[in-house]
Amino acid sequence: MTENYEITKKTVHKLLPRRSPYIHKGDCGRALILAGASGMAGAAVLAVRASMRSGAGLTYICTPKANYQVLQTAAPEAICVDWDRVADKLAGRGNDPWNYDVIAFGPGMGVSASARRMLKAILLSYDGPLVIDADGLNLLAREPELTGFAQNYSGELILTPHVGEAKRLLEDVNLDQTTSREEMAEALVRKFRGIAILKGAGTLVARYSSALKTGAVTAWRNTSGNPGMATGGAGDVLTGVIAALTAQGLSPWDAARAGVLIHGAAGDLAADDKGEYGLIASDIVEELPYAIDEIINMDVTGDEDEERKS
Ligand SMILES: NC(=O)C1=CN([C@@H]2O[C@H](COP(=O)(O)OP(=O)(O)OC[C@H]3O[C@@H](n4cnc5c(N)ncnc54)[C@H](O)[C@@H]3O)[C@@H](O)[C@H]2O)[C@@H](O)CC1
Ligand SMILES: Nc1ncnc2c1ncn2[C@@H]1O[C@H](COP(=O)(O)OP(=O)(O)O)[C@@H](O)[C@H]1O
Repeated sequence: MTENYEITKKTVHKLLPRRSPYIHKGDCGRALILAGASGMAGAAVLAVRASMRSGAGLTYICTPKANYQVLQTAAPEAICVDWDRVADKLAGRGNDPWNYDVIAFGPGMGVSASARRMLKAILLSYDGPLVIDADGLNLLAREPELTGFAQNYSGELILTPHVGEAKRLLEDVNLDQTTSREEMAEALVRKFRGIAILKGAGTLVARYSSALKTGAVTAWRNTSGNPGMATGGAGDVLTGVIAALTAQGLSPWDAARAGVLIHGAAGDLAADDKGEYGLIASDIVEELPYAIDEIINMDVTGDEDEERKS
């Protein structure tokens, strides 16, 4: 790891596109989220609501039919996509093209055979930005075949593990008690050749420094967030934020860095309001619009450029 930077509100102020008065929902991107199998409709709700609260023009949720009622009540603005139809399409039946600007796979998906089939087919047939979280990461960790497909994915891959998931993904790499988070993020980039977001206090966003995907790895450390975010579902929210920013046209790298900062900033607003103990993931979702608004409207005149850390 040769370069280290910090992700600040000012970084994100520069990255977020401003909206034209004439913009319409088609200009704000289409995000497909696959989430919420087997009793985990909540994970799907959190990811979907986070995507909508972060500005995606259209958010689609592929989830089992049993979850539709929950989804259409908790997130009526989202469009439910039939799980079986997606499975058919992935199996080559039906010929409508992938019509999404980004796909996010994993929150509460479980590791069933059908979840595995879906991930495999997406890795083989989609070529847009692909965010893999939670059970998507667990599937990669269990299945060398899927790891191989991920390593050769034709689009840009964004992996969002916490340290526990990262250790599972890196079982073949020599990690020990002295392995730092920076070294772990670097190992993820070298293994999967995509963008690695290693979550936790001071989330790291890392990728190869050069487009050739060789040599040095660059890592940016997030400066927002607080211990109140150590609560179930907070990661599902992050997946939705990154999907929405990518759908709106940020590059996966910019969406990853902006996404973690905005997610942490929303968590900080939630902690200001409720304190750290009682903060829940839904509170982070509700603060996303205020965090984004504050960052877009912040005054940066006369500020020094202080992103480079070392
Ligand atoms: N309402 C819902 O439907 C929710 C669904 N969720 C989904 O539930 C599924 C499984 O989540 P689990 O929490 O069971 O599995 P995890 O893989 O997140 O956690 C399993 C174990 O991994 C270890 N671990 C977790 N975070 C760690 C960290 N930061 N550092 C080191 N070790 C860590 C701990 O030993 C933990 O008990 C995921 O698909 C997730 O998206 C959760 O997000 C919670 C909310
Ligand atoms: N102490 C902390 N400081 C800052 N951010 C944190 C802290 N603990 C957790 N977070 C953030 O909250 C989210 C938790 O995600 P994750 O561990 O995947 O939870 P879940 O699987 O329940 O959704 C991550 O984005 C992480 O960076």
